Amino acid sequence: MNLITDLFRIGDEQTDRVLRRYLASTVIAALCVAAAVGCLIPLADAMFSSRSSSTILSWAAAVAASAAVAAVLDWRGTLVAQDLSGRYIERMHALIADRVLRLPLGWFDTDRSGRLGRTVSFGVMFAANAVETMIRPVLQTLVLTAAVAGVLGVVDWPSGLCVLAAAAAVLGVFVWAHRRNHAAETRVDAANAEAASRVLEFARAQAVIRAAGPDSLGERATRAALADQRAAIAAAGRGRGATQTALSATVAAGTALTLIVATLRATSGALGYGSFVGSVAVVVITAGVVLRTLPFGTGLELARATFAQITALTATETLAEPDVDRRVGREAPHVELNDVRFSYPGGPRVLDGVELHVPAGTTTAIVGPSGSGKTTLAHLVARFHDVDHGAVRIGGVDVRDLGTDRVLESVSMVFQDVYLFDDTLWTNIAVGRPDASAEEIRAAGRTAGVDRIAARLADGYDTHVGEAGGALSSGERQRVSIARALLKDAPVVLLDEALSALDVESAAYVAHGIAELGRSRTVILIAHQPQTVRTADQVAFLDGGGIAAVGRHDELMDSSPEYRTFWRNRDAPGRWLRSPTRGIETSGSSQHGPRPD
Ligand SMILES: Nc1ncnc2c1ncn2[C@@H]1O[C@H](COP(=O)(O)OP(=O)(O)OP(=O)(O)O)[C@@H](O)[C@H]1O
Repeated sequence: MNLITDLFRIGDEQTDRVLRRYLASTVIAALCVAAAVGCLIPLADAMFSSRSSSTILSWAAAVAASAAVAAVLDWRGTLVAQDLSGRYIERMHALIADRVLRLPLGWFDTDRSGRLGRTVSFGVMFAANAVETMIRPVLQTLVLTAAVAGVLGVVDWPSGLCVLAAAAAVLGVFVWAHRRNHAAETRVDAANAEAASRVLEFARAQAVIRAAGPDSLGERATRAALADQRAAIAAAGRGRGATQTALSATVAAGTALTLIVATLRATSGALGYGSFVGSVAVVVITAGVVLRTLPFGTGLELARATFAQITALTATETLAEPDVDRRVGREAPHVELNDVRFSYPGGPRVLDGVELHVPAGTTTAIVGPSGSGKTTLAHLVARFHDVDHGAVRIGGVDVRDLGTDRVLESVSMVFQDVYLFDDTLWTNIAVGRPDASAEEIRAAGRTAGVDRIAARLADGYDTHVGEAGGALSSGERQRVSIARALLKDAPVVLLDEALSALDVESAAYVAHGIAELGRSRTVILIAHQPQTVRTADQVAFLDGGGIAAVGRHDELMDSSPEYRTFWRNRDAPGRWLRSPTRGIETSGSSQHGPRPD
């Protein structure tokens, strides 16, 4: 009954008390059932040996009374179980939420977030329901079997011994079945997770998938994941079927053995006919109960898997938070990375000795090949992770001494994967600073061009943006995210600029918003566009795990062959031409279109 240990581990004091009472009443109810079943033996004995009708009636009354008490306890147990299920759901959600709020932001990749979603929704409900739907029948079956073995042992010890031996054999097969099925169930879990991610991706990437035509890579990957899920479920089903058959056969063999022994004892005169008939009834009833309970074994394992996931989550290391409260202040601070080394768990070193000084109130563009670690560097400034070596400092204070909350307070982030809540445009800007006035929200919206989006929509700022902002274009989502950052007004801004992917209007507003954010703030900008790079106070060229060159764009174009080659290779198709004196120039008219007023 490891599940009960799990329940005690996650429960609080009050829940533990209710659980103890519930288990005690479940055992008493099971003993009452056992008494009702056990009384069948003396009842049958009294009837066969023609005892007085009052003796027969008193045994019949004992059977009825025990059954009645069991029924009442059972009914009360159902109510308590429902209460307990509710408590465990609340408790598990609280444990998960508490941990999620303290996990490093870098922990939340798509896969982990997907698993977490399934644990919180399906897993928690299933595990909590197990208290009522599984623990009770399993516990009652165990108690009933033990009690029946005891009663039969008193009536006829060889028959009692047979019941004990059968119970031990069933338990043995049960343990074997669990071990045998465990790997298959783990595979089903992994296949379910993969299929869920693929289907989600399939739904989100419909435009790309349809454009790619039938049998595209996206479609094939989804089909393969679903096929793998079907295969895993079928294999696990076959395994369960085999072990279930083995378990049922063991119960049948144990029942048959007990009945044969009881029959031999009756024919030899060691067991009276009345007791024999009663014993047969008791054994057959108990075997039926055991057979009905066997399928719960798989359910108990699934419930335990959820507890294991919660335990693993609560054991996940969080970032150490400081005891002393230190703040950055409202003035734009300087940001430094000193000899920073960093690798993702189990991965190669991404940053290896990064030295960077971003002066207060200036904009530094981080430029580098794909995968060179630009996003990672920005994430380290926001303390998504802690560095393996060296230090990241904001305003001269190590981000580890500031603590995650203070760091996030002093940093605004505008990354490409903008997340919008399924709420109104207005609320999505307001989350930047919940105490902002309506005028401040309106002003931020105006600067980032969200007012133009609102003007196009039927409900204006009150329009719902859909799940994850799905009702808006990616450019519009970025504009909302910039309005959010403008409203938050944090002294440090981390930006991932991706203008090339935006429509003309959004690109203009995003560029304008970026310029506004750069006013009197310290900005670290992951830059992809030459025109943005040229406006930065300094450019840091990240390559080979370190800062290969720092300076203004034009200087670097002259002094750093690597930097020059980087831009040449990147813009090889001829979108950008290098003028002999000015470095990179656009080959045609500005792709930014109208500049917002
Ligand atoms: N969460 C993660 N877990 C493991 N490895 C990661 C994770 N995020 C990034 N990486 C790896 O770290 C390296 C740097 O990635 P990063 O996203 O920081 O580069 P980047 O320069 O921003 O790339 P891009 O310009 O393509 O966005 C890559 O090799 C990437 O695969």
